[in-house]
Amino acid sequence: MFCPQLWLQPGPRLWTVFQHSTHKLASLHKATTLPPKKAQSLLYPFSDLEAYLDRSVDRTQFQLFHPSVEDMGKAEKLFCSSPSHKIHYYMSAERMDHAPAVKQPEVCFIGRSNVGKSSLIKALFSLTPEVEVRVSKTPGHTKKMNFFRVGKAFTIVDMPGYGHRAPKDFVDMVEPYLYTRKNLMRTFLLVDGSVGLQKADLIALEMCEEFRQPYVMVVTKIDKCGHGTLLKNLLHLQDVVRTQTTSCFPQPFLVSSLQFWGIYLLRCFIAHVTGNIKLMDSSQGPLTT
Ligand SMILES: Nc1nc2c(ncn2[C@@H]2O[C@H](COP(=O)(O)OP(=O)(O)OP(=O)(O)O)[C@@H](O)[C@H]2O)c(=O)[nH]1
Ligand SMILES: [Mg+2]
Repeated sequence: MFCPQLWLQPGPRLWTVFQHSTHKLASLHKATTLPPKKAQSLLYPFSDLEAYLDRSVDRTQFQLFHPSVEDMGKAEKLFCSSPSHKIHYYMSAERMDHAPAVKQPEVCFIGRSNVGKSSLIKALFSLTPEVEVRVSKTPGHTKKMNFFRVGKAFTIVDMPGYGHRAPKDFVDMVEPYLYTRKNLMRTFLLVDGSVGLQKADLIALEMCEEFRQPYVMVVTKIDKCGHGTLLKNLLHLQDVVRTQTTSCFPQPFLVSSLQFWGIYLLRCFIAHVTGNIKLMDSSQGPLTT
């Protein structure tokens, strides 16, 4: 399908394969010691795609949340466990009435089975590798709502996936949670970058709209897809967000949990929306989260 917004021109190879081990890249300090262009791609993955977009396309919406490296550094501290700030798996719940009563702000990750929810949480917690987050090649692996505590700062919830091999009680589990959870600050709805929005994703999007709670789109596995496919799927997603949603943050976040692309930015966004860091004014831009 021809997409006039895509201007595929010869240019730098989009996704450079990093020589460094991904574990080393878990820390912002290590990432910023890379050559500037590589560091930029890791921290702000959209910057790599820009070269392939026609000049007429407005980039603003893709970079509404564009914190400084200093802000990312502040956020990173929250993802490092210490005796006074313990990060740990807390508990699992099969039903909303089993969910722990916590006062802290909470964020949750939803999406089709196998889209990479657990892997993303694992990448966010990569500075605390003792926190066990189970991932699997087999869709439908996560069967319960898994709660992780990040000190007294916030909690993160890994949800079972919908679609293929979803747990039978998925709807009974997730809908009441999204509908009634008072401390839920943001829902992150994950979409696979190489396949784009699927029918099941559109149903999830409608469900999020119905609840009228703020939510954010995350495009996963961006290391797996060619730049043409990724841009086509991203622009389609943005179009849907612009024309069919009212509670969705206009900027989708691009991530690769394996290569750590976009993980630093997402950590900073989570720290920000849970009220744990104050961004420097200059880095905030026209942000309305
Ligand atoms: N290449 C690549 N593979 C990924 C990425 N994220 C996850 N995967 C792979 O995708 C598969 C599913 O990952 P999970 O994180 O378990 O997916 P999930 O959404 O939690 O799946 P369910 O729990 O079944 O709903 C695993 O084989 C991961 O290694 C990524 O960023 N890049
Ligand atoms: Mg999972």
